Amino acid sequence: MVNDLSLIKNKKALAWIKEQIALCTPDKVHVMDGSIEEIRELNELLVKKGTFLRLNPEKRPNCFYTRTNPGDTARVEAATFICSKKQEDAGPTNNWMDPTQMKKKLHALMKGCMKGRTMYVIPFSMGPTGGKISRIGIEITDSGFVAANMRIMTRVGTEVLKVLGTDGEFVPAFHSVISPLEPGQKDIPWPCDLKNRYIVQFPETREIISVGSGYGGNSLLGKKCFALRIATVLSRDEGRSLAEHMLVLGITSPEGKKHYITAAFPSACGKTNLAMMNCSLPGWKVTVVGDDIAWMKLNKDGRLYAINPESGFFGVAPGTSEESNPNALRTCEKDAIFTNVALTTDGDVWWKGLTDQPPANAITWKGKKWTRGVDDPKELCHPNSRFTADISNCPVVDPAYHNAPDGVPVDAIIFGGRRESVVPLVFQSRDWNHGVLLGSSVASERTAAAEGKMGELRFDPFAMLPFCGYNMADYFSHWLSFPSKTDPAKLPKIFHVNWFRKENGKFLWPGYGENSRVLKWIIDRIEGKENSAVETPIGYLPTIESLDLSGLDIPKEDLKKILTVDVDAYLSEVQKIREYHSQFGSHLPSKLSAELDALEARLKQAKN
Ligand SMILES: Nc1nc2c(ncn2[C@@H]2O[C@H](COP(=O)(O)OP(=O)(O)O)[C@@H](O)[C@H]2O)c(=O)[nH]1
Ligand SMILES: C=C(OP(=O)(O)O)C(=O)O
Ligand SMILES: [Mn+2]
Repeated sequence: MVNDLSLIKNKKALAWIKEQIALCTPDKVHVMDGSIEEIRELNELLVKKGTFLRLNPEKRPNCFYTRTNPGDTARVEAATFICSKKQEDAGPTNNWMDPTQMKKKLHALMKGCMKGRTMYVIPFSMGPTGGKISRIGIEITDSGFVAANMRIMTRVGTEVLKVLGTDGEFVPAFHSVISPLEPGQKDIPWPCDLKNRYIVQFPETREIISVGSGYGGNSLLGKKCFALRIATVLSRDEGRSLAEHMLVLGITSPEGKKHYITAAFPSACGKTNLAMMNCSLPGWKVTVVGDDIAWMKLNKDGRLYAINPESGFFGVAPGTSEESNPNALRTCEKDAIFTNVALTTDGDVWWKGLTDQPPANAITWKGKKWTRGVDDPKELCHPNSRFTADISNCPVVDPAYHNAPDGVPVDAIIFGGRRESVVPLVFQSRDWNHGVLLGSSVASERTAAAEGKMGELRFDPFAMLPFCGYNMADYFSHWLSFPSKTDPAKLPKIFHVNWFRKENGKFLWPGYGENSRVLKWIIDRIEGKENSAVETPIGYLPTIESLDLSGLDIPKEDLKKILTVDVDAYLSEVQKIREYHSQFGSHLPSKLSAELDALEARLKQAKN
């Protein structure tokens, strides 16, 4: 057994790693140092094994293409568990199992699971290595694909081990595809064990064990598992922190004034696009700090500051085009990994929406030859096909991503979902607590990012339904505690948006770069611009006049539809929210029920 454990000086880490080696019996152990040579060799190895295909270096230098097992393409929420000692602490929205029982079950699967494979030990930092808000994890995995992706998505290597020292804290994160190889057995490009997929968080001991799946959302454990599920628990305990499913963007006005905004939308509902959009409004510029996760903390000055704990984008490919998101396209021109998109005959990639027409010939994400005019375009790429790209390659990366390890001050927080009806384009909450009600009642039509029925409307509080590591109602309480921890006037203003109103199957709002008009209105509100809104029962809405619509061709009737509160529809929405909240029983904070009652009273009054 080759083994360079000498790199690991941390006592707890060494003991944990040795334990996993004894349990999983890998052929080799490789501790990642994060060097360029190391990742080059790993990519080559993955090419040799058939997991990666090197894309045409003239078109996409240092880029790789991979296809998952067709059954392993998205997060599996049914197999995602929060294993706290008490079920009550996981709450009614999480799958739960007793931690001891779960470990027994997992250990049975883990026994000998890395036979014939290399165990990669990946020391990683979420947030700038050594940063005050940053945290360290160590992922163990038998998937080279995961190791290569982690190298893009997080800060990996010896620097992290240095910061960890001999006694530092880390989150142990175990991953295996559970596909041991017998001597002489040939490996396959995408090993996984579909019947034994478990993505498990142990909030009390801050551990992660994920087995069976290789898909990024299930296997890149720094992301949803650590930076959200475990970090929500750490943030609650710390008291003045939040770990959120939010993008972080900077927006600069033509006069050069800059604001930072975070936004929480469920998976595949527009975070990556908003985070790096090209503003259609002349002179406005958006820069990206992060596109998926924000760690926020109250600073000594009383304001909330945000960092992006990641160092890459794991973005949804379909819909990404020169029109919709040129900056994402620039970001994945080199050093990127593409999963489950179509392969073109000249060794490049294609996905739905990249160009109006698919190429004449291609190979589908399932590896089948495809001809335009003969085969079904739906076969080309998976709706949850993804690119993994380095944030440093993004042309609009915000300087603060590199220079502000303690974060950027947040002026506004936006919630949103995919709602074809009822919910207006944008509105502002009355205050923080009303904003928490908005967060707690986010609902969205299901997307391909998780296995399940697409299009179905479900509640997804704070866009955190699959990502909250403890009782969701206790998480509401944590949010409600912030005005008592600082001067409430210093907290960000809270907004709700909906880019997805539809009529006759067509979007009423053009979205993408045009969303800059909504951001401009939000800034007007932050700055207290006069006559910028009307008060309605659900909060402050823009008037048609207060939205900058210069140069936008949109029918006035359509605008009216997306800027009007349908009181009856909202009254029935209130009933649904009440029913949804009722599952939390005595955990539901009374402040939140009071906010909902007040909303209902305002709606009823508007009706009379
Ligand atoms: N209609 C419409 N679609 C959008 C908008 N923003 C993003 N999308 C689409 O929604 C899907 C997911 O977007 P993405 O930004 O990757 O979502 P994320 O998973 O939340 O980061 C993609 O297919 C996008 O093209 C928008 O403003 N309007
Ligand atoms: C990585 C994911 O997130 P998102 O769609 O929010 O980018 C995912 O849901 O698997
Ligand atoms: Mn995204």
